Amino acid sequence: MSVQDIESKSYDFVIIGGGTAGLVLASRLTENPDTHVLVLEAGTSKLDDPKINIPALFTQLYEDPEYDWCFKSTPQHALNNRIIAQPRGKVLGGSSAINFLMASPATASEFQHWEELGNPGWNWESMLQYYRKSETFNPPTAEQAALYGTGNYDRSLYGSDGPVQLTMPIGTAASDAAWQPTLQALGIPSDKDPRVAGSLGGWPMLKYTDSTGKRSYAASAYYASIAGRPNLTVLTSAYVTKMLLDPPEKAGGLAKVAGVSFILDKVEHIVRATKETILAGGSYMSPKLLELSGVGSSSLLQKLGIDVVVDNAAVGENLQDHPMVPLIIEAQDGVMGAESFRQPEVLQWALNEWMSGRGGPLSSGINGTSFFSTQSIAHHIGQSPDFMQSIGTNRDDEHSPFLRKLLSSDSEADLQFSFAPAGFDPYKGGEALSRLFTHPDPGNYLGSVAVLTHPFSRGSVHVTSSDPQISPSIDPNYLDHPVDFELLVQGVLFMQKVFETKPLADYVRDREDGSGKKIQESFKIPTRIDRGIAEKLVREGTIPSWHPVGTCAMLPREKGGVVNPQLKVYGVDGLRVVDASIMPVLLRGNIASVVYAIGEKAADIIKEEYNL
Ligand SMILES: Cc1cc2nc3c(=O)[nH]c(=O)nc-3n(C[C@H](O)[C@H](O)[C@H](O)COP(=O)(O)OP(=O)(O)OC[C@H]3O[C@@H](n4cnc5c(N)ncnc54)[C@H](O)[C@@H]3O)c2cc1C
Repeated sequence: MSVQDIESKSYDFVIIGGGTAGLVLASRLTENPDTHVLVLEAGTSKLDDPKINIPALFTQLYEDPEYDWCFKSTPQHALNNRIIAQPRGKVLGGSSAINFLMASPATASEFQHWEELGNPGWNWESMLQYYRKSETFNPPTAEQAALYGTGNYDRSLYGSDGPVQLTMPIGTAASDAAWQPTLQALGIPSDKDPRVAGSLGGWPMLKYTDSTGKRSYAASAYYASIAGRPNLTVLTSAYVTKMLLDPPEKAGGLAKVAGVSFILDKVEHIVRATKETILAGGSYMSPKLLELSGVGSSSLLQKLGIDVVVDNAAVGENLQDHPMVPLIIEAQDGVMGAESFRQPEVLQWALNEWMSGRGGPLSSGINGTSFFSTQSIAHHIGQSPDFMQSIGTNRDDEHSPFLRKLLSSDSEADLQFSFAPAGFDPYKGGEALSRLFTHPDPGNYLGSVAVLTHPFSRGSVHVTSSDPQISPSIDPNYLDHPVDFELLVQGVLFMQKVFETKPLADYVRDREDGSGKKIQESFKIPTRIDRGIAEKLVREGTIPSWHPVGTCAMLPREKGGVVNPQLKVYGVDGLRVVDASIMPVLLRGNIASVVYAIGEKAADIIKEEYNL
């Protein structure tokens, strides 16, 4: 179909962004053959691309404009003014096509909090139903269970016939079986499923792969099998520049979407939705497109010469991400971590394993294997009155009671740790993510990251020009709040303790024999970490998990909301936002599953409203 045909045709729904949430919606809304949907996606379709499909090749996707929007943050004051790479997927499937494939979950109590913030229906019971609808949990094989244990995953909490595949990693490193007993030796139980409220412990990390080790993402899971539906049109390489909004005075009450403008092959086109336009551009581009269309802070828009249609200063605010600090340690010979695959013969063997459908080490990300653990660390350090007093000094709004509750509880996680037989170089990975995974020294490494699950700090993303081609200004404001900084310092000290505990300690190269020097040189730290060094490492080595949320928050308007619980944009008729940006408060874990569930729930909300 030509773009002229598309322009002249009528669509019930126009979805801006064929990413993680956008494709869920496209798939579910077109289940009704009478519903016509157009998806406008700036990237291209790469369903057969091995760099996307073979999980361990994901490191080649960053800083390449074929796959990545290649955004950068502003200098981050609490991270020694470092500028941090902000990759976002620019292909059909969006960021689910370029993410790290890890699927550690959020818990029931966190979703409950969304409802308490003024969002009826956004609770655990409802989200669990949509998690299950979106996913298939592939139970561990005997080989996987022997390596990691079964992790007490409770099958009743997971889907069995949804499009997105969840599979345990397939490990090869000699140290793989050591994670679970090491955590147990530290008194960390794993007797509950990680989705259960208050679950602390250690579990083998589920991955977004099918049972043959192929990446499972929005395009392969939700789009590939329905691409031929006559009522679905997906236009790739279509760069949306703004929504055309009729102002309230013209539209009679609320502003109204009159069309969507996009550029294809350097020519501008306009399409119209008869029912609704749905913005699914992700946490950076959805607020950007709202602002370019005149929905945002009037003072910012006026400064940039953009006509104000709806004055809402909350657009682009409330940005949250999961900051994390990596720690690596040199492993004994023969551990066979990710660095082994730099040897051509090892890589060839691993490629053969993958091509033959046996999975193998390339099928679980460069990490090969991984394990995660959630901890309540603040409970212990909360004994210091100074520290407790600092909590809430600059966060006295609707969210802080919940966050404070988490910090004072010993049954909710404030930190999450991921472990893998791989080296990282956070000093380079901050500037360019592709360099995070290329530790300069050959060798074998064991790596861990401490991830802050519920940051207090809030940042923002805003347009700096009325020109749609200019990237937004992204200021995540990482570790602005002292609690965030303190928790990560404690996380570094805890990771060191894990590496010193048996049986994992048996795989760590003796640090007294001089070979640990390599780490000392590249990380500019002595091999023994005290509090001062941990603080330095947090400032110099913290990177995000690339989980930005919250910039079009689902909250009551007077509490900083951009969308209501039906995900409709305040002040505009016929416009919703459906993507990660609507999350009011960040949850623990890796958030792609939450985005799939948001897409599923939004599809049902829309179907019900229009009786589809
Ligand atoms: C490097 C990285 C690692 C991650 N690791 C993990 C992980 O291991 N596990 C996990 O669960 N999550 C992970 N995530 C996060 C997760 O993948 C995202 O939160 C989720 O995919 C976001 O979904 P979304 O629908 O909000 O946005 P996206 O999936 O990013 O979709 C937005 C879509 O809109 C398109 N778009 C934007 N602007 C325009 C425009 N103007 N015109 C047309 N199209 C436009 C984009 O090209 C994109 O396709 C990671 C993310 C990144 C970037």
